[in-house]
Amino acid sequence: MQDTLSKIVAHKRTEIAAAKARTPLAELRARLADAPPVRDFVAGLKTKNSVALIAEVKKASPSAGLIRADFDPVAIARTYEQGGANCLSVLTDEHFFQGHLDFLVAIRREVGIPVLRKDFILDAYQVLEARASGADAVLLIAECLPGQELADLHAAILDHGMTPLVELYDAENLDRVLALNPKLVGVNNRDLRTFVTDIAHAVRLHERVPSTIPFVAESGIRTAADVARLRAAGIDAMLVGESLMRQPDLAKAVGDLLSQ
Ligand SMILES: O=P(O)(O)OC[C@@H](O)[C@@H](O)c1c[nH]c2ccccc12
Repeated sequence: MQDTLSKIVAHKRTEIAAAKARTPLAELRARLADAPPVRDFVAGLKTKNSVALIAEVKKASPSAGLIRADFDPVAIARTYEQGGANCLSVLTDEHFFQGHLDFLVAIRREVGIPVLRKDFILDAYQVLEARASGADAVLLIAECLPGQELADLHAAILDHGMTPLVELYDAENLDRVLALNPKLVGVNNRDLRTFVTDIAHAVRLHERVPSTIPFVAESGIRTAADVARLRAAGIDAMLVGESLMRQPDLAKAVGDLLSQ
């Protein structure tokens, strides 16, 4: 049976082809001039909070289904910012996560903190889309980008002045990721093939990442006790979506998580 990640990637390739047909590259390039200037995502992580928070705007996911029915992306983003989040992550995948690039555009306009485009990036066209939509950072998933593709997209993101967040799950991808001399590394606690999350996964791999590289623990982080564990391990930042989005009182949820 085909695993979820390969299914998402296959679907994404059809979406990219459709987007290119709808908005030719030259047209997309022309839109770059109107994009807001890039904010420094890594600098955003260095202020406040013992473990910096990248708060994720996420309506649904393949593992959880619908997470939050009452979903106003801009209101959620504002609440995250007011609650003390360092940076935001916005899901832009429509088919599997019920996200949208328009959410990114609207949020980036309405908040003062840096914003990451969270999607399955396979093509430099999507990097341009991200910048044209106001993204300050772009996620790259090592498991989706074999061989030279990872390095090429990493360079494309840097060329546009944005920060690549290079994510891996498989330990075997670590050397390939570190060879990029990355500005920001993330370890996903969720195996995108099985959906199982385990915070110990990021804690273990963190030990193999030089302390000069800011490190983000991603997924499955729910409680202040989880945050204390990350802090004790010396982890710089966390990416949290589902556990926040499930709380009716978002401002309180952010405060509770950051009370550590
Ligand atoms: O909702 P969670 O378990 O707090 O996880 C957030 C984030 O880490 C997760 O959405 C994520 C991490 N890497 C991804 C890659 C694609 C889609 C989603 C993700």
